[in-house]
Amino acid sequence: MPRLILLVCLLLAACAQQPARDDILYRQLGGAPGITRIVEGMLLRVAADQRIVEHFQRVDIQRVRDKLIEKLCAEAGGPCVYTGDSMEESHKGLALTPADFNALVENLQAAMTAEAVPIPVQNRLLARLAPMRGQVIDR
Ligand code: HEM
Repeated sequence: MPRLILLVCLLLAACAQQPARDDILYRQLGGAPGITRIVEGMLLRVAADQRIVEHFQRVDIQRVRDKLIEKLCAEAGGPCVYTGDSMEESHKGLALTPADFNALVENLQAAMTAEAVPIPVQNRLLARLAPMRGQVIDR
């Protein structure tokens, strides 16, 4: 019996980590063209955001753009495979704070608003990103 309970727990944990199985959110975000515009809009806002722009000064911004599009597409249930580094690996050494995280989210929200993405849809994407917070910031 304890073995069965362990198995059920392991299965539940595995399911919790699976990406979305439907592509509703992906389509609500405008598919690949919509997500591309959202990521580019977010990065343009980051470039003008004195709170966090410093982190992005010496990075390959084209790569970050491409990998972010893949990541958001995959998290939203789109037909993309994320080929970038893990969240831990890509943010290691950046010493990101909760305030940095909030600033990036604000820029993402502004980019989505500019693309006329309804607030409930915005919140659905943010909810998919929230579990990565602990992998990205240095606590
Ligand atoms: C859930 C939130 C976040 C997600 C999903 C995310 C996603 C990504 C992805 C996909 C990459 C590219 C990985 C690769 O090159 O293979 C990346 C890199 C990067 N991210 Fe994030 N990120 C998040 C939060 C943040 C925050 C809050 C900041 C700073 C304010 C940040 C700053 C950076 C920087 C500077 C890089 C480039 C690192 C390098 O190339 O050395 N990220 N991120």
